[in-house]
Amino acid sequence: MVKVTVCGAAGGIGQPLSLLLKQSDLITHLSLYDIVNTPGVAADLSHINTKSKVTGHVGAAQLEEAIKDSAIVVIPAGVPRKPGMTRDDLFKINAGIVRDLAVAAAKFAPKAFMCIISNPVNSTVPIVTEVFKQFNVYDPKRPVGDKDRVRDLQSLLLDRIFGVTTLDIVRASTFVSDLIGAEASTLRIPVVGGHSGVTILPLLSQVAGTDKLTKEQIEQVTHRIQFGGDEVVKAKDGAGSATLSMAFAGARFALNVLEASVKGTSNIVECTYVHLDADQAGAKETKSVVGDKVEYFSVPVELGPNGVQKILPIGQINDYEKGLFAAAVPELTGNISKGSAFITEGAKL
Ligand SMILES: NC(=O)C1=CN([C@@H]2O[C@H](COP(=O)(O)OP(=O)(O)OC[C@H]3O[C@@H](n4cnc5c(N)ncnc54)[C@H](O)[C@@H]3O)[C@@H](O)[C@H]2O)C=CC1
Ligand SMILES: O=C([O-])CC(=O)C(=O)O
Repeated sequence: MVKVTVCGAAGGIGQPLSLLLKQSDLITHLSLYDIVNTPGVAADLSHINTKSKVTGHVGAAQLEEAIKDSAIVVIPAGVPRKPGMTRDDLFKINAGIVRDLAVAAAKFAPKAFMCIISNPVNSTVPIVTEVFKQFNVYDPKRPVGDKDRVRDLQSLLLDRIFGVTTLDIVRASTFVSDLIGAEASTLRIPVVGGHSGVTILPLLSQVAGTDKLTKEQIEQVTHRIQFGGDEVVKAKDGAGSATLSMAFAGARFALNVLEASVKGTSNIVECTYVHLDADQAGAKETKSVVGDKVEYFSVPVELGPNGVQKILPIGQINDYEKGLFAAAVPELTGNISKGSAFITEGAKL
């Protein structure tokens, strides 16, 4: 059985994301959780003649049943931005929502891969991590990819909690392909760092063809990738933020996690916002650039049966990108501490 739970499934992202997941043969049970409207969304999706069974669960009393024994929990629950707001402005409401969903996952789906979409991702991922640590939910019977490596309990807890930054990568390939005349769907651009404004770090110097671009073009497209979310918030004019492109990106990420874990397909690499596990060479290399205080960062990750198989090096960056990194670190470290402190200094769970 491969059960996938979408929390926030009746929302702007949740509905199209669930539709895209319903198309996958890798999923046998698609469980839709929200505080409203999931019976209707589930009834609708359940008429589609693909493999998975669909169930709808509404309200906290049905959360256990919704989440129990899931292989993956995808969380696009919470409020989106309106014009003039930053992602950090969403913390007040979304931090508590994500905490409660993480508590349920820690209790009822302790082996699940957690894909966190709710903003501010820079802070919500540390929230989920701290909740999991408090519940000490590592299952020692779960196999460890590399048996020769001695890894501490904490690392094992962290290698299945992912901040979904795939939309930044999707945007980067769309925007840059227009400029260099490449095929967008196959153009892979590493985007590292966090998921808000200046913390979003596209590594354009690593992409063939970008050497033809002028300094101004690089600066403009970098800015557009960093603030692509604002473009949608402005265009929607009070009616929310990116939902359809996020559903596309979220489905791509969740299905890649399944492809690597359920099917065992190797060499799947995605940039995703994870804990920089001290045991991983790629994490050490990243920390050597951004400093030890940065505990979470979006990095290229090779996915495997246990989630993060390997953190890959971020690779060479040029002087312009070094400047972007320096500008990202203060905001990112602030967002990370705020998320972690919400649990470590918050009320007992
Ligand atoms: N990581 C990323 O790249 C992106 C993240 N986002 C974020 O995703 C989140 C959702 O955005 P939208 O779908 O547009 O918002 P939305 O308002 O359309 O949907 C959110 C859903 O969450 C539900 N919800 C609220 N409290 C809940 C709870 N305690 N448990 C379960 N469900 C709950 C709501 O009922 C609603 O159906 C926002 O925080 C947004 O900022 C949006 C775009 C991209
Ligand atoms: O901009 C927002 O608030 C939603 C988001 O994270 C994005 O579109 O990248």
